[in-house]
Amino acid sequence: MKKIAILTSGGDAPGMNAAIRSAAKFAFYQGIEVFGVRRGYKGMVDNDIFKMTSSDVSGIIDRGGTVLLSARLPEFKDPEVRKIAAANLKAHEIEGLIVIGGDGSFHGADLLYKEHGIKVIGIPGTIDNDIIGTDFTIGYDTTLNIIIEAMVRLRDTATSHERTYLVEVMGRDAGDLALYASLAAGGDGFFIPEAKDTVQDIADVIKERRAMGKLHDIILVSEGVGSAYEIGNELKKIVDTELRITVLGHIQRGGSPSAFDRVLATKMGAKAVKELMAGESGMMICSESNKITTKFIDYAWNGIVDNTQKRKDIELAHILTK
Ligand SMILES: Nc1ncnc2c1ncn2[C@@H]1O[C@H](COP(=O)(O)OP(=O)(O)O)[C@@H](O)[C@H]1O
Ligand SMILES: O=P(O)(O)OC[C@H]1O[C@](O)(COP(=O)(O)O)[C@@H](O)[C@@H]1O
Ligand SMILES: [Mg+2]
Repeated sequence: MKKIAILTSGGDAPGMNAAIRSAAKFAFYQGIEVFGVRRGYKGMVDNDIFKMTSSDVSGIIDRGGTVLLSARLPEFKDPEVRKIAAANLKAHEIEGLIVIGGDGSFHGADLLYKEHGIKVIGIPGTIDNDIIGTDFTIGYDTTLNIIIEAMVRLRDTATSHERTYLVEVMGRDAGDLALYASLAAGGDGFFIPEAKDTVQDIADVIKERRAMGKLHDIILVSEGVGSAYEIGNELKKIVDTELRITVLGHIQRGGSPSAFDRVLATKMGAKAVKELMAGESGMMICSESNKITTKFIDYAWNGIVDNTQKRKDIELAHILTK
């Protein structure tokens, strides 16, 4: 393997730069040429591919976002578009591709491998932590910490004014951010896709808390269950509490990555290069029980979902909200 390329795709995630840096530096060390593809699959199609040097990855380990830029290109679902992208990569004589992104990006990578024989390795980079097969995705821990910090700030004003705050957090269809922020910062209730709490259930929790003399609440709403504004309107009809809504939005995706994400990204970046050097393809890098492992990339969406621990954590979080 003499030439490889790296791209970042889908929603950016803190720690993507640490993964790019590690993969590039490890490849340079092995005498491999490294190319950067700008804006994910869009840059592959537009032939926005450049040779990287060590200065491209210097001073980026602590930077959020992605220096390679990211994009969403729905047209990549079209085989003809993928054909153009594959031809551009081959014109540069690039033999291996590292795709840092989420489940959507992995679908694209899988198809590049199956249709065009491009050797691809996926690195899970998304704040959502929604990739089956890996305990953690790059960016999730940093975002969790951002949410926790926001909750701490909101609690000050919530207690001062004796209010209920509904805090809407990201996660597309996965409730991990809301659930574990609730566990980590003492949330008083949560709406997540994996648990079927109704507005009435949360209203009951608020009433129980008032009966116990607790005069404020911080309730997490995972975007996957709907808008905090709509839920707030329903809640107001059945419980007498002063309500405020906070949508954290893209603030959750920015900022310097946590130590955890930097270390995870650094280990995964180097492992991806090792896999390409070993001739592997169509694989994703995983973190399982503190070990860096690999799985077939389609495990990300076809794999066995083991929610045993999450169910226990939901049960515990319910107990602790009271
Ligand atoms: N089924 C698919 N086939 C081919 N490419 C896909 C597919 N799904 C997603 N992609 C590509 O991956 C990009 C990122 O996917 P998206 O789901 O938005 O983010 P993420 O990779 O973070 O989950 C899409 O914009 C598209 O270019
Ligand atoms: O950046 P956009 O286009 O507003 O998308 C928001 C979505 O991206 C995310 O932040 C990250 O999702 P992906 O990693 O799948 O791209 C989701 O939590 C959220 O639903
Ligand atoms: Mg995704």
